[in-house]
Amino acid sequence: MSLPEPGPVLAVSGLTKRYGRRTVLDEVSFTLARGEVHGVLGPNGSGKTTCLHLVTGLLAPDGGQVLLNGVPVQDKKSRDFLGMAPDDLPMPASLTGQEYLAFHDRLRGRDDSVTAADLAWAFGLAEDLDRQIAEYSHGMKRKLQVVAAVMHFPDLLVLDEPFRGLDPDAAVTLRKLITSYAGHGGAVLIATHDMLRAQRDCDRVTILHAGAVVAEGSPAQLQQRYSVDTLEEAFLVTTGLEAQQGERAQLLDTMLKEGWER
Ligand SMILES: Nc1ncnc2c1ncn2[C@@H]1O[C@H](COP(=O)(O)OP(=O)(O)OP(=O)(O)O)[C@@H](O)[C@H]1O
Repeated sequence: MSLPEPGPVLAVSGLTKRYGRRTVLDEVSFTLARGEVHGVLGPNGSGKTTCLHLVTGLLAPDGGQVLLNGVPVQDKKSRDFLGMAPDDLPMPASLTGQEYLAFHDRLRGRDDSVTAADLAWAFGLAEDLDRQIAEYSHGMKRKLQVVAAVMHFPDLLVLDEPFRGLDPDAAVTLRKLITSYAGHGGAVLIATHDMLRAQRDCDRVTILHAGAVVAEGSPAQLQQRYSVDTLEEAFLVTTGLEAQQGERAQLLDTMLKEGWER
């Protein structure tokens, strides 16, 4: 990890993205401090992945700004501070796991092969590094992406649905990695649908709905603000989905009952 910089590791302000006339991210702002695990939550299509792709410079915004340690994400220097494990970007199938990690080293102009080997071992992937990615299962690809994102100890680690497809053993390892990464001064931004994990592991969350921030705070603050017992309930209230739940359950029940009686 590089020398600590003053100020937030990540500062997102007024971030806006449009596709044609459709605004899919609307004036989103939040900051991430050193040592913080920050969750980006929201229903399907609410803009989580778009937000993460803008934060990491994979997408260019139509408005707003992303600063990493004060450096605009468009500036190549910001790459030194950043590691990302995307949700479903394609991976080069013909490379072996080892070659994939070496490729990241080359892009970064570094040699983090020893750390990468240790991380691969921690995720139970060490034996598979000589195999082609084409032969990897979904979970193995995920583990490899996480190793590639973390091996240079970036100040900001960005993870898009990192637990999806991981077996329980790898999920425990990843959870430990996230909490201890932040515990040692890194910042972790994580998009997830897993409310239980977010409640347990995130210091703060930003909840998106239709591209806009509808709530921000620690899970405990949100529970208190909306007088509910869990982050999941706060999520349903702030996104307006709570009201629809009853209607949907009723509709499904009626439909299934009629279906069986046919
Ligand atoms: N390339 C694109 N062209 C047009 N619209 C897009 C494009 N990429 C994303 N969108 C739209 O942007 C919105 C936000 O998508 P995004 O993938 O960020 O949502 P998400 O919150 O990550 O969803 P999910 O939980 O399903 O992964 C969606 O309405 C989606 O249809």
